Amino acid sequence: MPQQGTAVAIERLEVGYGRTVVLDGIDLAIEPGSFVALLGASGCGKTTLLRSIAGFIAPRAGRILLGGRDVTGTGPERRGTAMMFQSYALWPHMTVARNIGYGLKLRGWSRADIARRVDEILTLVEMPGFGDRSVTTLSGGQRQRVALGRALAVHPPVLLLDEPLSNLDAKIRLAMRHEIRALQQRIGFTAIHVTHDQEEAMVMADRLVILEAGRIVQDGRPEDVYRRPNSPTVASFLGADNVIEAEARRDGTDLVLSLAGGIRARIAGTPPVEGPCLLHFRANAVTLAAREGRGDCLAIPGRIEQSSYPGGRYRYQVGTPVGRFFVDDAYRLDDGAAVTIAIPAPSLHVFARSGPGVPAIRAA
Ligand SMILES: Nc1ncnc2c1ncn2[C@@H]1O[C@H](COP(=O)(O)OP(=O)(O)OP(=O)(O)O)[C@@H](O)[C@H]1O
Repeated sequence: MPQQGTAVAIERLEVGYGRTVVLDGIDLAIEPGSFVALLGASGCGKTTLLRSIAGFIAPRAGRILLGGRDVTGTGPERRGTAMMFQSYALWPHMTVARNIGYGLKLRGWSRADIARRVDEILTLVEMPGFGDRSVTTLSGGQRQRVALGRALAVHPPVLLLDEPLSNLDAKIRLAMRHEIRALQQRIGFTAIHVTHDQEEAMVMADRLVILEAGRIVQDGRPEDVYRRPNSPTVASFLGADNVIEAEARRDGTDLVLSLAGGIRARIAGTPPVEGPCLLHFRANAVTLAAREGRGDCLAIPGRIEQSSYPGGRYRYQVGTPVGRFFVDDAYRLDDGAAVTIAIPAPSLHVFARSGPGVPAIRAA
């Protein structure tokens, strides 16, 4: 049964096309007023889940409840959700005002009420005075604001966002993230946002739901998921894609790591992993300042093979006895320079390694 006050409840949802299973038993309960981002690799089923909630796709099994009401067999127009798309999906032959008022007209609102609401919405999306403009004369950012206004005009309890920012240029995109988030917090609707962009998900959402091959593999506050990914796949997806193979041994509360080339480290406070393991870390979570002997840190000697300057910090490719890694650092270093990659223990994500030919992992 859905909890009292759950805005969206998805229960054992299964969706497939032909023989392909796309969503494989999704369970998800979303509190009213929360902003949830659905993240995952291409093809994992994010859009399918969003479109199932909207009512554009019929599930094979399971239920979808909106505000406690079972809408599994209800058409999209009667679900009370609104959707915003990457492609704007505005009517090109209509003015801004008619686009925004379209849903209200379908709902039988009077002309005067529509005009009042359209004015309110134009103020809300910071486009007062644009009502009579043709949408074809607007910039991409303005079109997306009109699309947002049209979605919000009908006071949807749930707004579904299908990568609405990915067609916008970088600057507008950053501004729109904050505008949508601020409006969501002010008005208090529930938002579910599909995006490929991890940073966009982190800054907009108060909950990340990570999908992999049609299943939810991690669900939590953005900061928690980012800092404590629960699998190598989630770690890599969230940017911790430098990977080292190691052997772990517990010694009291410490973890003793042995890497190829005789590299060893003793670190505290990591998960209870023992045996063959994978160490994941982010390029921006380390330094190139050698601090050998410092306690809680894995130090790997290497040499700079390539460098670039994407802005802010330098990005180095460093060759080491245990692999080649990308590392960011504030200082300019020459190609060929000998360095030590220092990875602080809290930035090291340690996972038991599983797979054919790998001995069983003993987890405490
Ligand atoms: N109409 C369809 N017929 C057959 N297969 C489909 C159909 N729509 C989607 N799929 C398949 O379902 C899987 C999930 O697609 P979906 O669009 O939900 O993924 P996604 O996570 O949103 O991917 P992306 O990030 O690339 O947009 C994919 O393998 C896709 O090829």
